[in-house]
Order: sequence, then structure tokens, then C-alpha cells
Amino acid sequence: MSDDLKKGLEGVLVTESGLSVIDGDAGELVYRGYTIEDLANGASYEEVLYLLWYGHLPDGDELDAFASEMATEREVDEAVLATVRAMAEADENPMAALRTAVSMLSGFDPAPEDADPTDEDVNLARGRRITAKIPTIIAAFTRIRNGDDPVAPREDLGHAENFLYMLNDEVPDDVLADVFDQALVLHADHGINASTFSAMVTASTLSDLHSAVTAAIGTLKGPLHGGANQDVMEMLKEVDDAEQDPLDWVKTALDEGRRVSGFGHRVYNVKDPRAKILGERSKELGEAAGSLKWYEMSTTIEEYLMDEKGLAPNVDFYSASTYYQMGIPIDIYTPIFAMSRVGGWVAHVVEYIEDNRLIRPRARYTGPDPEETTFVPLSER
Ligand SMILES: CC(=O)SCCNC(=O)CCNC(=O)[C@H](O)C(C)(C)COP(=O)(O)OP(=O)(O)OC[C@H]1O[C@@H](n2cnc3c(N)ncnc32)[C@H](O)[C@@H]1OP(=O)(O)O
Ligand SMILES: O=C([O-])CC(=O)C(=O)O
Repeated sequence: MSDDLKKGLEGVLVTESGLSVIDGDAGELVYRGYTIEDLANGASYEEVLYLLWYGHLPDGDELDAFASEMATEREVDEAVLATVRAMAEADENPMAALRTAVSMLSGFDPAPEDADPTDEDVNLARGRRITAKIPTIIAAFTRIRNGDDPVAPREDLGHAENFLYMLNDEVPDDVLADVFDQALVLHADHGINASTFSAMVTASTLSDLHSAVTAAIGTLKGPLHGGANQDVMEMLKEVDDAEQDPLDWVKTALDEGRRVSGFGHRVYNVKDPRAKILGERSKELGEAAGSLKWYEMSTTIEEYLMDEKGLAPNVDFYSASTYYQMGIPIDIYTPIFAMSRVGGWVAHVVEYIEDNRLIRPRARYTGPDPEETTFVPLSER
């Protein structure tokens, strides 16, 4: 047994996976052999889900069958909707609300509660239902919070398009639907990131898929992981509201020992390829709206942090200004990340569980020596 300590499990191989691979020095990301650029430009989120879950890109018939099956599963049970309503009215944090609602979905899932947790068909069907319902939960929560009624899902719209429709009660134009679909493709999987690992740890105890996804949502919520996209936009807004030079904000943050959200990465040593693509979308949306304010503020910060600190942007940096310019409320950026990443969570659970081994690392003990520690009964303490 090695006594090497790898804090944060940095660089530790915990499994084999055929799902995605990252070249952190070259800034490359591949899902099942396909580059992220090819998938982002050529495949829909539904195609990418199919690729991750079934191992190959679907042909037309396979895609139609898969996408329409998923579209019929978008409605959520009235009881779940009532809980979403209660949480919206209590002004719950959107990620906490999503975590609670997804956990509750298990009570209404048609697969038997005692289904074999290693059964691939059961897990993929459950995963498909969870993935189909998450957008309905997020959109309903957001609308109820604003005093609006939820909008029922439509089966004739794609996954990305239907979400924007449910959010705004308006079918999005092709540009918005395409940008959003591309963002979902870009966020779908990313190796053994923290939330995926969390899902795997839960599944490795032979718990159920709803528990694994619920755990993963809780993990994605943190500001060092998915929560960073919201923080990025809050930073940009704070700078803009104060009519501040963005570099002053960044310098102060660094001087005070704070991290700049959207920068740095455990695996990438260069710019995240997803940030490159989302940066282009952010720029295009700015051009279409006649103002490059958010894009230029972002590139100014990017250049400074690269020159001064060698820090490059990650996916969360440019998704922020992209979503903002699409009119999406800032505090649902992380739920939107979950709405996409659920595909990766399900894929990794299904892959890992096929040859399951309980995940259970250990710690180097630094507590008191039992030789020097004498138990004293409560009455004598
Ligand atoms: C989808 C995603 O999850 S992408 C990541 C989203 N998270 C963020 O954007 C939050 C900001 N970034 C960070 O906190 C980190 O870069 C992480 C958590 C993503 C990666 O962390 P780690 O791999 O543990 O890197 P680590 O913390 O060792 O950082 C290495 C050095 O870079 C510095 N650094 C890393 N990121 C940043 C940052 N965003 N701002 C300022 N300094 C940073 C660290 O202070 C550290 O410097 P030091 O060696 O002088 O102490
Ligand atoms: O891989 C990571 O550690 C974080 C990340 O970029 C992601 O999950 O998309």
C-alpha cells in the first residue's frame, strides 16, 4: 500500500473510461473519439447523449426514436411541481431546489424501487427520464419565482429549444436555440470531474441512480466547480455597475488572495477548448445586440490573467456572458450546467457499475496516538 499523499486526488487514476479524454497541455477535449469542436458544430445535445450512453453516434432512425421517447418524458408529476412551487416561493437557492426536486423524482419513477442498481437498461431508462425532466423543473422554478405560471413542455421541440420555450413562454429563434444546444453539448461530459466522481462514489455503493445524480448536483453547486459560472457574471455585473476598470477589480481580488472565478483548472494548463467556442458565441451575441461590452470586459480580464499569472479561462468564464446575453437569469446558470452534465453523470455511472468496485480511499492518520491516550469515563471527566 503506497503512502504517497495525493491531496485532492490530483492525477490519480481511479478507473478506465471510454467516455471522454482531456489533453490539458494541448487544450483538447474528446468524447468517445470525437473532438469537442466537431460535436459542438455538428451534433445536437440529443445526439451527444446517445453517443455517451450507447457508444456510437445515432443514425436518423435511432435519433428520432431516442429524441421522441425522451420528449414524451418531460412532464413532471404534480407532487414534484408542488414542491418546486414551495421552494420557489421560499426563495430557495436554484441548485438546492433542483437537488431536492431530482431526489423527489425517484418516488414517481416507473422502475421498481428495488430494481437491480447494476442493470444497464434500467439505469439508462432512468437516466433518460431524469434528463428529460430536469429542464422542466428548472424552468418551472424560475417562472414561479417570478410570479408566472409554469409552461408545459412541448414534445415537438428539441431538448434545448423546449427548455427556452418553457423558460420564456416563447419558442426561441434559431440563433438562440442553436447557441443553447451548443452550450449543452459543450458541458455534457468532462472526464472524472468532481461531480461525476461524486455520482460514481454513490453508485459504487450499489445505491440507485437518483441518489447518484442528486449527489452530483450537490457537488456541481460549489463555486470551485459548476457554481463558478454564476460567480463570473456577478463579477462582470459588479464591475459594470460600479463603472470600474475590470483590471482594478481583478488586481484587488488577487491582492486580497481571492480567486477569480472562471480561471484555472485542475487538468487544463492552457485555455479550455470549450471557453474558446463559448467566447466566439459571446462575441457574436454581442455583435448582434450592437454592444461588445461583456465580451470585451471578459477578454480584457483574460489577457491580464494570462500575462500576469499564466491563468487561462475555463468553460465557466465565457458561458457566463453567453447566457447573460441570451437573457437567462444569472442564478440558473449552474442548474443549466447540471441540465447538460446529467448526461455525463449517467454515462459514467453506467460505465463504472458494469465492473463495479466500491470507491473507498484512505487518509494518513494525524490524530492522537492511542498509546498516549487514556479513555476517561464521563463521570470522571
Ligand atoms: C466546470 C469547472 O469546474 S471549471 C473550474 C471552475 N472553478 C473556478 O473557475 C473557480 C476558480 N478556479 C479555482 O479555484 C482553481 O483554478 C480550480 C479549483 C478550478 C483548480 O484548482 P487546483 O487544481 O486545485 O489548482 P490550485 O488551487 O492548486 O491552483 C494553482 C495555483 O494557481 C492559483 N489559481 C488557480 N486558480 C486561480 C484563480 N481562479 N484565481 C487566482 N488564482 C488561481 C492558485 O492560487 C495556486 O497558486 P499558488 O500555487 O501560488 O498557491
Ligand atoms: O473537469 C473538471 O475538473 C471541471 C470541468 O471543467 C468540468 O467538469 O467540466
